[in-house]
Amino acid sequence: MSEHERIVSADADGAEEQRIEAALRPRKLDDFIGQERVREQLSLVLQSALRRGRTPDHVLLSGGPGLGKTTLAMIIAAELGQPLRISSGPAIERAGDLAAVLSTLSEGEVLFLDEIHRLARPAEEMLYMAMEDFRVDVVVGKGPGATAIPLDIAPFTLVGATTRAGMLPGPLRDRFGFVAHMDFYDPSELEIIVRRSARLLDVEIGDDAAAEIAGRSRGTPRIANRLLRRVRDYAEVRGDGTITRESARAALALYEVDERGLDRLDRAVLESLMRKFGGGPVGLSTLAVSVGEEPETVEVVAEPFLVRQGLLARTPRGRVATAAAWAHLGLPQPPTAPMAGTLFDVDGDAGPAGE
Ligand SMILES: Nc1ncnc2c1ncn2[C@@H]1O[C@H](COP(=O)(O)OP(=O)(O)OP(=O)(O)O)[C@@H](O)[C@H]1O
Repeated sequence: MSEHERIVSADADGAEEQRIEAALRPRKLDDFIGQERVREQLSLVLQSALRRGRTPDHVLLSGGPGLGKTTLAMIIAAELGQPLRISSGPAIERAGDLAAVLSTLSEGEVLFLDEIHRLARPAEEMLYMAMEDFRVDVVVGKGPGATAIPLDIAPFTLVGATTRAGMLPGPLRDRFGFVAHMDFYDPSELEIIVRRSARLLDVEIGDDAAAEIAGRSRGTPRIANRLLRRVRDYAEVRGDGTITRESARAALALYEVDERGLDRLDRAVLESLMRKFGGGPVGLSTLAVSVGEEPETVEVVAEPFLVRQGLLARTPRGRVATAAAWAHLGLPQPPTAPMAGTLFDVDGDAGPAGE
């Protein structure tokens, strides 16, 4: 199963979703919900830069997909009253590609580089100098006759985004004056986001219905907005278009997203772990076979959220269902649960302990 087929995937699901997301993006820092600390710190950085009439420090935004990094980059440009250029690590294949972008930036422009951890090495090295001295070395010619011509570029602000802060080389990380870590959102914050999005989509929604959607959104605004759209469809087709708690519940049951935001795959993994292996420990491959999935799908797609929710533990001896998992699925936890799956742990590939 591809991550993109899942309604609870945090990744953007194609061009149509991106178009709708664009319409739902807050445009000012004051309209950006949650991430209180990041917002306050960023506000100071931007205001002080505006006062001094200088470009602010380069900004690094780190955090999982769908938490608002692109939105924040757009807000930074808007608050500075500057244009925004958008590119990404994978789109810049050679240093020359980056030089072409950098040399055409206007003074003060904001450059957003998404997935900056995937920048090719030569481009990354060019970026060091550009960030520090607003200069690049453009190499002209090939072989022994090649010469590097230094080129001044206009002072700009780099906003880098990464879902993998740990993969960023130290020298690159150090060149960002401001590093913001974006966390998962609280249900109360997601509820405000759902209500705001409903307003923009011109749908009526009760507060309890907004809370119902927020609670199942896995801490991620992108998922909240997606669930809202599916619930809206349901309310339009099966009701009078108003989203009530009942219609939200019925729609989300239809899409197999449960009260905690688990989908069919998440539940299948937990159920198998408990029903077939007595709660574990059981090896990843054995568990994957039992739900008819590849081990990688179970490990990458289902497990991180289950671990984050405290429903599944990765131990050196295998995967284990926690007491919370037994309670969530409403199954009685056998007294010997933690050890019960040992017999089945034949492939011995417990995988990493922890996330
Ligand atoms: N704090 C927020 N308040 C309101 N809406 C938000 C917030 N954060 C994100 N969103 C909404 O969630 C959607 C996804 O946000 P965005 O594209 O900024 O995420 P991202 O972190 O850049 O994701 P990716 O890593 O996949 O690029 C957008 O439609 C945006 O409107």
